[in-house]
Amino acid sequence: MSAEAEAPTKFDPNNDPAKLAKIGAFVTKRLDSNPLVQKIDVPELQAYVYQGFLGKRDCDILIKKIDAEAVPSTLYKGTEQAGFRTSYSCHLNRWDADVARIEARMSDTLGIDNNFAETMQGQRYQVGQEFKSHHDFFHPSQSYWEQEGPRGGQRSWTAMIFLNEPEEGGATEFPHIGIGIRPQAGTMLIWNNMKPDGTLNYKSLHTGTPVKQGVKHIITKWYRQNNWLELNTAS
Ligand SMILES: O=C(O)CCC(=O)C(=O)O
Ligand SMILES: [Fe+2]
Repeated sequence: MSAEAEAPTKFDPNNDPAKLAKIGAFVTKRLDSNPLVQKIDVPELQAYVYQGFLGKRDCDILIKKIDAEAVPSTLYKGTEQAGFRTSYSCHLNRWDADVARIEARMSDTLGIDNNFAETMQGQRYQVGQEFKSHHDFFHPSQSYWEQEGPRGGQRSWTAMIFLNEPEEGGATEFPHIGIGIRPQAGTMLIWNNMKPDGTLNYKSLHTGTPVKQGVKHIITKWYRQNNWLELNTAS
């Protein structure tokens, strides 16, 4: 879908550029001031790499949980396409002590309240498995938006951690930007799915390229515009 075709015709409080721009500015300022975080210096995307964010022990704890619980990955209703996301994945319980501790550190690094994040996902890619090019932001023109919009609003930032290193393949690539990040155990990759003005950044398109040898485990955390937990907890 082209950006023009998706240009909003009326204000949608669940996809609020002013709010998304404020989140973007705050997070970039926080990451820019952290000497442990490396900015990927490209004009089209706000993206950062934090090498060695997780130690081996924590990577192994998460890999174990993913292997115990992963089932074939899914896509949003109406966007399913065979062969598009062939990994296995699972939700990671935010009340588990290890998960909670790791999530708290991730959210503190970005400076976003952890309750704005969806349930974190763990993913495993075996040889030949991949996640084809996609945007993490929600396309408000898609039918799933009617349901997802009120449940936390637009996705702002993504934080992803590589838990191990496949011998070959499995890089995360941003084809519009011409960059690829090779899996390195413990490295956190962070990017803004919005442009600095808070509108959808189509150049954030990215790909989990096929693993050619070995196995790739990652965790992915998607932050929303609003307090996700509050809006998704039955009262
Ligand atoms: O596996 C990757 O490198 C990308 C994963 C991804 O794009 C996602 O989980 O949204
Ligand atoms: Fe993604």
